[in-house]
Amino acid sequence: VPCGPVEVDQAVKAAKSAFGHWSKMSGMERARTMIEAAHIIESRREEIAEMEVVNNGKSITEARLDVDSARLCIEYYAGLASTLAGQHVQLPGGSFAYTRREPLGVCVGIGAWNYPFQIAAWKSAPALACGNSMVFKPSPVTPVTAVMLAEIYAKAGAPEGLLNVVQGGQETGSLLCHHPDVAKLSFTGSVPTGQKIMEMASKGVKPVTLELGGKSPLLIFQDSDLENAVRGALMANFLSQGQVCSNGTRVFVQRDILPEFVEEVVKRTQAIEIGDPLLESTRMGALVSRSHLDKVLSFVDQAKKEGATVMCGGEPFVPSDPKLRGGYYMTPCVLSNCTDEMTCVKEEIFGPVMSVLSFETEEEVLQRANDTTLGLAAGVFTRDVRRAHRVVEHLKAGSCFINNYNITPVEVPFGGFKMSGIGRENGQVTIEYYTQLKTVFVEMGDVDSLF
Ligand SMILES: NC(=O)c1ccc[n+]([C@@H]2O[C@H](COP(=O)([O-])OP(=O)(O)OC[C@H]3O[C@@H](n4cnc5c(N)ncnc54)[C@H](O)[C@@H]3O)[C@@H](O)[C@H]2O)c1
Ligand SMILES: C[N+](C)(C)CCCC=O
Repeated sequence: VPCGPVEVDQAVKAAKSAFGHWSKMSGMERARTMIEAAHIIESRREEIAEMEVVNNGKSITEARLDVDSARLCIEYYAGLASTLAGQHVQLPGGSFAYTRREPLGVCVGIGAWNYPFQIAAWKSAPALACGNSMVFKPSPVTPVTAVMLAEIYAKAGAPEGLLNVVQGGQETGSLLCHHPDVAKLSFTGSVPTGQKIMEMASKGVKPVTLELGGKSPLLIFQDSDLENAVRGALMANFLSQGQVCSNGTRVFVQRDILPEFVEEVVKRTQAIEIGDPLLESTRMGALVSRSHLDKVLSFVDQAKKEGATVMCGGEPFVPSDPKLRGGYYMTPCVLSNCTDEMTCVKEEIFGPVMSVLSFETEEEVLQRANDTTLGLAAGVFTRDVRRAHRVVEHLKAGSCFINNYNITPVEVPFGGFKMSGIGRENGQVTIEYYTQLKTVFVEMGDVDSLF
């Protein structure tokens, strides 16, 4: 049963009460609790990762990395908690002003289903480090591991209700967004839902962080190290069964190396081991739901109708193990002969489907790469250092990769340009999205009144 108005109100009240204690603690004190939470995550790594596999369907190898990213994020913001500081500004006559960086209050986090534990950590860690509390709503498709994170903070000594989890879908989310005691909304999910979140936030003039979808380009120039370019293209398309916001699904390859690139990428894609996500050898688990699998497969059908060539994959996959029959598996797909107008090139598929396009010049590929309303990520492979930086300067995307793809160290900001979002997660800058600045003027002389 999804949480309704009563439960949402209880959760916000508990978070408000926790905020009263937590926001008065020093950064060092908050950091101690957060570091303890990180230790607990480390000691329960395997258990959380296994639960994430059950929650989401991704391979255990990837689930472990997600747990590590969550822990590192909490450690990183614990480190920053004691560094929050303002500025001192000298004014005439000995007067001065100073600024204080203050927490916002009760923040709401709403998560997508593709990185359930990691998203809960990427949102709660900076929020808590800054002295806020949080009510978090995971996707109803993956409700489990965010609860584990809340339990871990509690076990680490956080005040009761500091991170509260409520369960439910759209209605529950909307109740949270409209709640008058909520100070900020941090959302990860699709563009249409992000637009609704922003609309709801506008009613209370609440700040938003929006981490939305993408249709990111990956540019592979003929002077690339081909082995690394192929590895990069696989990383850009097939993590988490292709259900990754930042995926570089429009792979532009310079004409001269196209045949060689496609041959190698197809060979490696066909070698990806699909099946039981709990097995060490598995590299691709199950998609998140039957309806999502059907949607991804229908994109492949549409691509065929529009003239793309299926070089491999794009079919339902039935594992030999009888207990896995009925799982939502598919073979990872490489589409070639794609053109810019095709649906597979224009829309976020959110599944293991790579679209390969050919290009001739740098100017041409930049224009085509930027021809989208989205701008989450982009990548370039080249050995020419000047080209790499020139291209990145012109790419309209919030997270750009040179000679790699889809790495997200928690020390660096992550987020989108254009309709891919507002604000950033990770890195030092995120402190600004979870605090407000107070300016204090201090008069040391007499009031110089005009009246
Ligand atoms: N930029 C990023 O960091 C990032 C990360 C992961 C996923 N995503 C994006 O998320 C999408 C896939 O995730 P999804 O299908 O869970 O997205 P979604 O937008 O359908 O749902 C996301 C969350 O919003 C909630 N929600 C839905 N309607 C709501 C409403 N009216 N009010 C409040 N909450 C509401 C859902 O219950 C869920 O918790 C993809 O587009 C992907 O690119 C972005
Ligand atoms: C795949 N990464 C690198 C973990 C990025 C996750 C961010 C959103 O889906």
